[in-house]
Amino acid sequence: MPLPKAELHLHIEGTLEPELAFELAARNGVELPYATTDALREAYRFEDLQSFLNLYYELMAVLRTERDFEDLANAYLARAAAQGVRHAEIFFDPQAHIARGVGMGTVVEGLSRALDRSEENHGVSTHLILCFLRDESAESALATLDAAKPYLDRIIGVGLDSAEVGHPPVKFREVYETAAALGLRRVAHAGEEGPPEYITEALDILGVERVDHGLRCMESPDLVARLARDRVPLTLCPLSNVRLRTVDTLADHPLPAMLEAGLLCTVNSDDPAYFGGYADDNFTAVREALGLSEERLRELARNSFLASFLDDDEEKRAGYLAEVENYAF
Ligand SMILES: Nc1ncnc2[nH]cnc12
Ligand SMILES: [Zn+2]
Repeated sequence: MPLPKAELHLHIEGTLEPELAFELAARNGVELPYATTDALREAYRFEDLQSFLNLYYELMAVLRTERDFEDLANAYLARAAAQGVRHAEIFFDPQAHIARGVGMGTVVEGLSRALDRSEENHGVSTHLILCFLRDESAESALATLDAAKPYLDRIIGVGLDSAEVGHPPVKFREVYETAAALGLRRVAHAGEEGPPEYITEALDILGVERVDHGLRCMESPDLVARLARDRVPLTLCPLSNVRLRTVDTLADHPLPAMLEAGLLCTVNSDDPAYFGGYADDNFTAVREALGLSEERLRELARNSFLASFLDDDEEKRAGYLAEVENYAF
């Protein structure tokens, strides 16, 4: 049994495996520009974040109905459960679907069909986080939040993703203020490809409680000291960083230095269908490449539950934390 953990940085659209993409394409009469699943996998060689995003958005064309989103989420939850994930806070990108004529209701209702039965079917508790695409306008983000209003009982918070450089957090000040007023939790991708200043902005202007990636904080000792002092969780995604060339190799990943600096790090899978591994695959990869001790791995698992939005059920969090402490490697 793998180490119990929470997954806090997971784009549901990034769990679309080639086999399911072809199945959904056939079901929906969508033509994919790849002959086979192997030919599609061949395309998974990325130069940077943008080259990945191009394929990520292209493949979403196969997701059309509630059932598609339900099947996608169920496939992820089954894999996550097998990897020791006990709780998942799942991102989705509604603007990428709305732009294709697939409404907010289809996406949220479809995902909810799987999520509502996830504890019973997979033993995984879940939360849903709506992400705004930062390379779209602030007005589009506001309209998206407005479209989500009928579904806010299913959505715990908002996030910010897609192409980072040139789209600083400040662009989304108003939508984050509106989200906060609606009682939504706030996270944002920052410091993946963008500079450390974007992390500071996400904290100071958007009021985020967690930083997704946050890797480039290591370029600013003052920022590292602040993040460590304030126990701001960072949702790191090591295999993603290698595939998107944010780090050269896993052995160069700053995770050990980040832990040494007292940062509240978590390990997550980002877009596992594209980056070569789910949650425990990331744990295994960093253990092997970086020689992390069992106690460091336990710390990462503990951090994942501490950083989760399980404040609505402290009993559940305590149960998961006990599983981590009692885990025998
Ligand atoms: N790693 C990532 N960074 C930014 N946007 C994303 N959307 C899906 N994965 C992403
Ligand atoms: Zn991400």
